[in-house]
Amino acid sequence: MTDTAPAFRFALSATDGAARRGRLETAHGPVDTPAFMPVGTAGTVKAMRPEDVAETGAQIVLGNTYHLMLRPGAERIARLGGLRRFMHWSGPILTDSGGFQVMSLAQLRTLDEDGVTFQSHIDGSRHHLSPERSMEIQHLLGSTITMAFDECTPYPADHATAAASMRLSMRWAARSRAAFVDRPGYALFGIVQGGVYDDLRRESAAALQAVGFDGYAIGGLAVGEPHDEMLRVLDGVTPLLPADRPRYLMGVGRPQDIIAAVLRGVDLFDCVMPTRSGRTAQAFTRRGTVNLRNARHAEDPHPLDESCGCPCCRDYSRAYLHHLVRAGEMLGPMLLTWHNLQHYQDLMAGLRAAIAEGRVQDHAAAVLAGMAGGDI
Ligand SMILES: NCc1cc(CSc2ccccc2)c2nc(N)[nH]c(=O)c2c1
Ligand SMILES: [Zn+2]
Repeated sequence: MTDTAPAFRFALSATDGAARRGRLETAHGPVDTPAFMPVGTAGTVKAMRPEDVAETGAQIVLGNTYHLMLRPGAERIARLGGLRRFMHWSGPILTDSGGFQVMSLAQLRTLDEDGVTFQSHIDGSRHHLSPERSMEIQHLLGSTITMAFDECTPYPADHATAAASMRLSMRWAARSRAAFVDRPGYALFGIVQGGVYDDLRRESAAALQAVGFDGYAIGGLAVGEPHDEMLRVLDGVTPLLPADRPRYLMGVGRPQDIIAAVLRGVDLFDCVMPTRSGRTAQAFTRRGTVNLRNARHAEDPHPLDESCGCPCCRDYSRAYLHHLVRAGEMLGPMLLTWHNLQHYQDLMAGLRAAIAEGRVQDHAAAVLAGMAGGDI
């Protein structure tokens, strides 16, 4: 039976300098770009129901091969109908390939040409991930967008170390492509590596295009390098990527990082900041970040952000949010997570509109000036 899903497509509708306004068409629905993708590591965007994630405007969420292979297991999720049905998310899902999480979370890990062998951080059980096994797991999850299996080169790394790491990832990218089960409306993205070295980034971008991918991610950034180093690498690598394919900057970032990367031609973003900050009483507002534990909010009857339409800002005062976080009540992280995700989606919607209207530079300057104003 041929899959009736539409082909995976990426179409640009406007550009403004290097910034692009576009739309992904996938087997599981569209994604308007530039887009922010909430992280749903273990099959849930923490503290949020999927319906509420969709209400913030998010069209795609992330899942994680590493976490889901350990618990509940990829084969079990497949038997239950795939990750989208398992977590009750009707839109597209992008899953990471697992190598990054192995190196940051697993114990006793060894890496060789075939892949990585590691012990679970949950129960110490032993596992092996290779490009082939990563593709199989992401297929079992029913991932809409699959990421190639790569090694995220640590920072700092000297040129020789970054070169060897990148070339391993390029061999793994070719094996990922060969093992990927292609279906209409599904996609496989390659991941550019090369550390902070322009020549290695150039070599990596060329190597991936020689294999051919549906989208190109920029990995190995936001790994501790200075902000200006990240921007310099972006300036060098983004123009080397095909203009007609989506560009995804992995693990980025703060609102100001996303704005800077959109202006340089990046289309997709993910970061744990809005969800993780929501659980630690930190809120993003148009006037900068706010710590709701601060006593100055104790009797403030105003909403977190007057210009935000989310349930947190619509129905609750700063004083109440302050009380919830001080009392350790579950509703605190729930409301602040919702607000932070709404803030990120509103940031992306504003950027999409500004690009479409040819005013993204002025819009970006105004947003950054507002954030620098300092919270009242
Ligand atoms: N901190 C940057 C970062 C983050 C992620 C994780 S992005 C993510 C997280 C959860 C779910 C889906 C994607 C990465 N993943 C891969 N495969 N390679 C990288 O170089 C890399 C760099
Ligand atoms: Zn809000």
